[in-house]
Amino acid sequence: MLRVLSNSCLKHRFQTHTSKLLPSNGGDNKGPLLRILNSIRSSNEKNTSFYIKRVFFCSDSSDGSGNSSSSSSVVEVEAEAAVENVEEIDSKSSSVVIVSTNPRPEDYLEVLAIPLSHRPLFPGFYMPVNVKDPKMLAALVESRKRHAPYAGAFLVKDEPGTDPSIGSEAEKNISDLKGKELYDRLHEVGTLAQITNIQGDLVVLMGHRRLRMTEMVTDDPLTVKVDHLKDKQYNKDDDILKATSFEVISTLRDVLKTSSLWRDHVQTYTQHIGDFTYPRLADFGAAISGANKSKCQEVLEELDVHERLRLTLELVKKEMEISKIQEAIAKAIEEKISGEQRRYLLNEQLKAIKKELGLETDDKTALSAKFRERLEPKKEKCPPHVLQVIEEELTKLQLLEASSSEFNVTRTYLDWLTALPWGSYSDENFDVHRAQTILDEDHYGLTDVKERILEFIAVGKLRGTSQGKIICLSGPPGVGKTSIGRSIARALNRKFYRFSVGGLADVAEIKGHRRTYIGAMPGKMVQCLKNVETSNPLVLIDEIDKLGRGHAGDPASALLELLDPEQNANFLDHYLDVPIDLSKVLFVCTANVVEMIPNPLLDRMEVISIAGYITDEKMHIARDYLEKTTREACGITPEQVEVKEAAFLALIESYCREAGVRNLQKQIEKIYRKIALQLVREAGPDETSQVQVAEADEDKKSLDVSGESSIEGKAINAESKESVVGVQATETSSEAEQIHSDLPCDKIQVDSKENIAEASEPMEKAQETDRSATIKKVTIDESNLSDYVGKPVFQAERIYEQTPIGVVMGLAWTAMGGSTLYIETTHVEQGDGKGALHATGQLGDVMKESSQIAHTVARAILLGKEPDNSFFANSKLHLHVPAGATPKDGPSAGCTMITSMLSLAMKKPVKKDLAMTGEVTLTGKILPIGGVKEKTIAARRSGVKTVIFPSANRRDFDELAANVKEGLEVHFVEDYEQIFKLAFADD
Ligand SMILES: Nc1ncnc2c1ncn2[C@@H]1O[C@H](COP(=O)(O)OP(=O)(O)OP(=O)(O)O)[C@@H](O)[C@H]1O
Repeated sequence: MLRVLSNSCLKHRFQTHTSKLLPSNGGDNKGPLLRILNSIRSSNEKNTSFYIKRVFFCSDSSDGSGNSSSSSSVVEVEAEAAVENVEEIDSKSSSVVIVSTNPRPEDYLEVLAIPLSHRPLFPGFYMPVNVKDPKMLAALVESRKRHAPYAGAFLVKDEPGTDPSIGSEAEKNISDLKGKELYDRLHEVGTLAQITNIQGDLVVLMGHRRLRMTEMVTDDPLTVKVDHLKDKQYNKDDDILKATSFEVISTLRDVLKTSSLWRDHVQTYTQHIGDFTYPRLADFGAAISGANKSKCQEVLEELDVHERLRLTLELVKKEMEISKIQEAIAKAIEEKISGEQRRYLLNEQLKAIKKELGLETDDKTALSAKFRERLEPKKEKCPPHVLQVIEEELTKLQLLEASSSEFNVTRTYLDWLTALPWGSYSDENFDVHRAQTILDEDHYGLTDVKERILEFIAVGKLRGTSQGKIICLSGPPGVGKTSIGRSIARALNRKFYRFSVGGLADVAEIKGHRRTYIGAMPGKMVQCLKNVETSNPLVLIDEIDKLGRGHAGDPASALLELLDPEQNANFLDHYLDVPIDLSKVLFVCTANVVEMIPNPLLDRMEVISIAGYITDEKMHIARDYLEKTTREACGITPEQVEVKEAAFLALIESYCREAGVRNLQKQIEKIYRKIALQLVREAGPDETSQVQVAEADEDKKSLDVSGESSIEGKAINAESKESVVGVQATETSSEAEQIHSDLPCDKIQVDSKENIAEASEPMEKAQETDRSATIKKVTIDESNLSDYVGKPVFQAERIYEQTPIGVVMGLAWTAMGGSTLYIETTHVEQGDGKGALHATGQLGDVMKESSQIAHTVARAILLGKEPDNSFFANSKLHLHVPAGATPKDGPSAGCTMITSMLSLAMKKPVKKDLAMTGEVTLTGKILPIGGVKEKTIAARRSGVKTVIFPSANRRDFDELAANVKEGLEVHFVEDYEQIFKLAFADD
């Protein structure tokens, strides 16, 4: 079947062959199909792989329209075969070629069946197939050599029950299939494919026409008998067919707009739209769509052109949807990427601009420069170990990525390290006289505290330096512990920093968190130093007795390290991690109850107790300090108000009996607030609102009189309702108007509106004089005090003018200061051997025990005094301590209880205006008690004349200021006998 021809011969043959098969168009090679053919030929000469890359649409299927013209595919295939032959021959000899005398495709009725795993092959399309079966491959090579390069390509059916999406598995299974088994798995309808190229096991096929397998001929390699299928007849001019095809075309055009994937195919198609028939269009659409293999096979098997087009339309529409989604995804991603890129670009540009303008070097360098600048003035005094840490951290900062979290940690750490006042101290003032003046300026009394501070300053002056000390101010609320702390700082010229440790349970608050924690912060002391900017501040630790008990770590122990002068020279904060010197800090703590302070802490403190104020002291504080500050705070002048002594006294006695003066301060503020309101009310409305009111009034008036005044052009007499302002202006006439203003002090006539401004100055003066004349001074005395502060809250502490039988006044100490209390005893019933004691009044265990002791001692004493008196043996007693709602405890009422029981037993009341306190032993000895000052103050407040204290408390009493002790007859006793004599003396 081969003939050897010369080169020129081949050329001639090729041209003749193509021109014979092509529809005649003048032989000018201008027909679209020929143009493509030529382009392929020329490309092929350069590169044979062209066919694999570019899919060429050239179905040869003779269309069902009965068009008998030679199909382009035949032309193309033959031309291509010829070109290949040329190549083959060229490789051997440039002078000879082999010309094929092959049968036409439709002559192939027995073909090798190549299984296709992914998609069916559509006529006109190329498909590279990996042929794994060596026998099949050999047969294909052989048939190509024999110039019978056609085979059947059949899609493999999915194995029943397998997932069609697992392609590789399916492929593996197919290569194992042989003979009958393979035959059964192949779809009946396939494509006659031309073998265009074989490289290794890669066989490039080009689809030609539809086939149907009829029977198996040989099993290995699988050869089958086939029927060549023809499309059903159709009417080319059918409208529905046309419409469907146009829809397919327009959809393909849309796909082209959005997806570049199939642009080549669509372009090729649209360029040569005239050459394509409906069946080709259907095949083309189905082939380029991404539909799955079964859908594609459906199209391949469909011989009805109309139905095939419809199926294809479905597929391309789906393709369109997919490409839309693809476009949306691409757009979203692109937007995201471009946004980030834009930001990055702008940032970089900004940096570059700043650098160029010398505004800033890069971030890290700027930061380092900032820290170095901050450190520079302190460098001399900064300890070397701290300098070293700062240097290390600065180097680290340069190495870290600016966006990393560690960078931020290092930056914050450096911020703290460089912000601390390393080695900087405020100049202390050791002038004792100045300090005394400052302390007296701020607080009345408190001589103990002031004396202690002055001693401290004196020592500092002699030594030339003051050492950190811990002073603990203890006392009831509102006695001025916190405010004296502030005064001490002022007197010493130290910076003041206050923090409260009430309820503090977290050690980290004092010692800081470790830097490894997120949001770590240094402790209170480091915060204090940063805040005050000196290393020797006065730190007031408030409410140290209310320190919480931590779950992890004990805050008291942490405070110990902070306060202990031995340890705090090298205080180590967890966050800072470098020792800091706190030895120059002066610590002042405040507490209400010293007993509540943890012992190791208390041990290191110098406790100064502030007992509370007596009426006299409160009077001074109220008049000279509280009233003054409150008056200033309310913006009231001394001329406007007078608070009489009697009012203060009533306030202190009936409203504010507690030890401190905070409540007194509140009451004085209340009075002044009320006075302020009263003054403002009396002064009347302010000028702006007066003018507004006046204008409103005038508008109203002018409306009333406008008719008359405009006609007659007469002056309007306007009399101000408000005597203070009394100026009214009207605009009712075009003529000059006269305004008459009536003022109580001065009569001002204004001729025109402009004159109003000029007149306002003397008016203001007049108002001022008027105000001071009209506002009379507010005086507060005992009689009108309740108008300002309400009804008195305290009833007299004294229930009895003269205590009856069985009742004795005792003295008690509370956190709020001292107070007097009564102990009452009465007998419930009498009878032989009925002697017993029942105690009430919310007594604590100690007080209950104390009452039992008192019962025993009283019985013993009575036995000594009146041996025949069997009162205690035969009486059931009830002892009560009012007020019943207040819990009470402690042993100091022991002697009072005995006296009360003896009074009942002997049916004799105790001496008038007597109060006593003291713990009693079973043998009748009197033991010392606490709170002497508070109890003395309480006794005086209750109008007691005689007080009995244990003799062990004499020292405490002697230390009291003379004004506290004034007017009291005090007895110090060691034994109950002495009390007995004092209480039941027959004077
Ligand atoms: N001796 C005093 N002279 C003048 N003012 C005083 C005196 N004592 C207390 N004050 C005033 O009383 C008010 C309350 O005092 P401060 O707050 O210091 O009480 P505190 O003892 O710290 O109370 P707490 O225990 O409740 O904290 C302050 O305004 C203070 O100025």
